[in-house]
Formats: sequence, C-alpha cells, structure tokens
Amino acid sequence: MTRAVLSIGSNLGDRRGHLRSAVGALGDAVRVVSGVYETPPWGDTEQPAYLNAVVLAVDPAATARDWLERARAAEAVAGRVRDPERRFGPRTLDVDVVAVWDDAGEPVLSDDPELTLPHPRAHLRAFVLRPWIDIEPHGRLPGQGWLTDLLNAEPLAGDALELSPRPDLALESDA
Ligand SMILES: Nc1ncnc2c1ncn2[C@@H]1O[C@H](COP(=O)(O)OP(=O)(O)OP(=O)(O)O)[C@@H](O)[C@H]1O
Ligand SMILES: Nc1nc2c(c(=O)[nH]1)N=C(CO)CN2
Repeated sequence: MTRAVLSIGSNLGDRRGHLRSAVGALGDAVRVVSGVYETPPWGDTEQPAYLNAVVLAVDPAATARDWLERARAAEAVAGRVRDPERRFGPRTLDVDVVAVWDDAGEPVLSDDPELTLPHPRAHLRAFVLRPWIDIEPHGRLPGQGWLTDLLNAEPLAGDALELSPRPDLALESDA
C-alpha cells in the first residue's frame, strides 16, 4: 500500500509540539505537511480548541494496518491517554488514518471497526478537509467525492468559516 492521508490533532498541553512529534514519528514516509489550523472542538464541544493538520505519506512497503500502527505509535509518543467514558474527548494527540491507496492508486476500502477506510467521519470534518484541500486541491475522498464539493456543502461550509489558519505555528518553519 503506497499512499496514506493522515489527520493529526491536539488540544491538550503543547499542542504544536504534539503535532510536530507526530510528523517526526511518521518519519521518512512523510511527503507533505499541511498548514496548521486552530479549530473549534467537533463532536464534544466542551473542550479546548484543537490544532489540526493533515499529512500525506508514502511508503511502498506499508500495508493499511501498518499505517494504523504508525498512527497509534505516534499517539503513544505524545502520551495519549484514552478516556473510555468520553468519545471525541480532549487529547494530547489524535492521529487518524483518513484514506489509503494501493500501488495501483486504487483506494483501500475496509469496514473493519479496528480500521475503517476511508475514515467514516472524515467527510463530516472541516478540520480534515480544509488542510487536505490546501495541499491537494483536486483530491477526492474515496466513496464521498471531491474534497472541495464536500467542504462547500452545508453544513460544513459554515464549519469551515470557523477554522483559523495559524501560519505562525507552521510545522515546517523550524524544521
Ligand atoms: N481509519 C481509522 N483511523 C484511526 N483509527 C481507526 C480507524 N478506523 C477505525 N479506527 C479505530 O478507532 C478506534 C478509536 O480511535 P480513537 O480513540 O482515535 O477515536 P476517536 O479519535 O475518539 O474518534 P475518531 O476516530 O472519530 O477521530 C481505534 O482503536 C482504531 O482501531
Ligand atoms: N476540531 C477538532 N475536533 C475534534 C478532533 C480534532 O482533531 N479537531 N478530534 C476529535 C477526536 O475524535 C474530536 N473532535
């Protein structure tokens, strides 16, 4: 499996530091890192604002499972503690595998709850679509359509207006 789009987010502690550590943990596979956005909490609104970004990664040897394991390993480095009582609750680092494409460029599809591909909520999240569009303006979310169409549709278009670009927090500015 060659190509993956990963969403990274943090709303606890050193938010930018956690995003940087996620990019570092993904290592040589990282091809492009989006700009950073400050985003209102989605799904569970009683928590601090997030920093979010999207990473395009390539590794000819990596299976879809490998991307999930790398995502979990990156979360572990940031000391992520899961609160089983609180879905969509605050976290030092969240790394989601948004979509994976195989060697032939075909999207990998999975309905396994351990690894659902594409990510079942990506099309509902302006904080995923907006940074992804910035680095892949003609991108498609497999099974859902063009990223720009998804973001411009209601109610996401309203959500998109609430995202604040944070060029001052760019992840590559001190690389
Ligand atoms: N595409 C995917 N990317 C990451 N985790 C996934 C994916 N599909 C299924 N999962 C599973 O989801 C479980 C819960 O992950 P996590 O705690 O990060 O969810 P969450 O961040 O609260 O919600 P969300 O996945 O909506 O962001 C993980 O154990 C993981 O195995
Ligand atoms: N803005 C924003 N909201 C979220 C995020 C996130 O990364 N950004 N991650 C969540 C985890 O499920 C829940 N809500």
